[in-house]
Amino acid sequence: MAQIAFRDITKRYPGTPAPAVDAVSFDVPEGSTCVLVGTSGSGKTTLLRMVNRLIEPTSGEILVDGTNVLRENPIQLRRRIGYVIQQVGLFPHMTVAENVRVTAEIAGGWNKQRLNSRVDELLDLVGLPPADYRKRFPRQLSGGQQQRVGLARALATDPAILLMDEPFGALDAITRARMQDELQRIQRDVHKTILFVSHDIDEAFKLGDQIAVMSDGKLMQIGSPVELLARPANDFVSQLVGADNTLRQLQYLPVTTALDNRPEVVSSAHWGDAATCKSDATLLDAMLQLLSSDTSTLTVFDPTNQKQLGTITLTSINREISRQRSTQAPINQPESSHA
Ligand SMILES: Nc1ncnc2c1ncn2[C@@H]1O[C@H](COP(=O)(O)OP(=O)(O)OP(=O)(O)O)[C@@H](O)[C@H]1O
Repeated sequence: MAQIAFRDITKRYPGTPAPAVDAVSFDVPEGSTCVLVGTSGSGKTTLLRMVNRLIEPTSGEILVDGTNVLRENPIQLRRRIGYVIQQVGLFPHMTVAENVRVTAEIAGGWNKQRLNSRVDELLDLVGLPPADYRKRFPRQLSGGQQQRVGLARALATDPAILLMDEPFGALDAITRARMQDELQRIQRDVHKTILFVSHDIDEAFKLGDQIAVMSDGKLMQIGSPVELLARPANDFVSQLVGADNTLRQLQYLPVTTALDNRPEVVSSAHWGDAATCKSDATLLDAMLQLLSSDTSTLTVFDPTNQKQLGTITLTSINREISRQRSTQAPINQPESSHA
């Protein structure tokens, strides 16, 4: 496990008027996923590639578990940091197993038999049954399958950190959603610290514990999806994350934002009869439950202590969505936004 900390990190490419990354500071807690989003050219890839020193910073520090990466040997550093990009870059003349194995070998310390079983474990982990896939060549795989091999390869040295630069950007929407699900499943097992660049806000919302919004090299805001939706720092963030997007609000805001705080309405003595909803449900979960049942009110309860928190209705959901909209600043069109 590892934590990544950016401290006033700046990158100025020679001959360019403005820094590509401008005094950026934030932390990625260990075992969490942070997704970098922003307009094209806002410095996301530059920031990511400074972590494994494919790009050297002009000033500032990047700390991995408290150690400045500039003090580390770049080759050793890259063994501890997995790197997945859109162009998977598999060796075309090597089989799937050989492609994964070359990286596993770098980690060292394993005999041939252990290496083979390690390759099989990794292929299983990324959803490619080894019996079917280990002998195939990259040209015999779909784009999504190649991306899975890329992920297996990045995990082969068991790095604490994964850097992922638009890894699913070239995949069709269905394969992309499937790969996101797979990454979530894998992350539940392996708990890597992941820094992920994406152009896709839905992907960022799905995968990110935190989302970092960049514009012109600067960090505009970092926060959880709900924080960005409910309290965007400025118009740019608001527009980029779609803070006025009703479906997204329903999908991510918790039911507790729209409670009618009247625990007396349903006394706990009648809990057995009342339709209930857990406090970690989203507004969308509650709305679907209300629409598909013949009740007009759900009692929201905290599953950890079984305490009743209040009630939720279609009216209270509607009121919260309207309130969110009215508290957001009017949205200006940033010039280069394409997200
Ligand atoms: N090697 C380089 N030399 C000079 N300028 C560069 C170099 N690499 C990137 N830049 C500039 O730095 C800025 C940030 O680029 P970067 O690739 O980090 O942005 P990005 O947010 O990842 O963009 P995209 O989303 O389009 O991939 C851009 O203005 C880009 O033109």
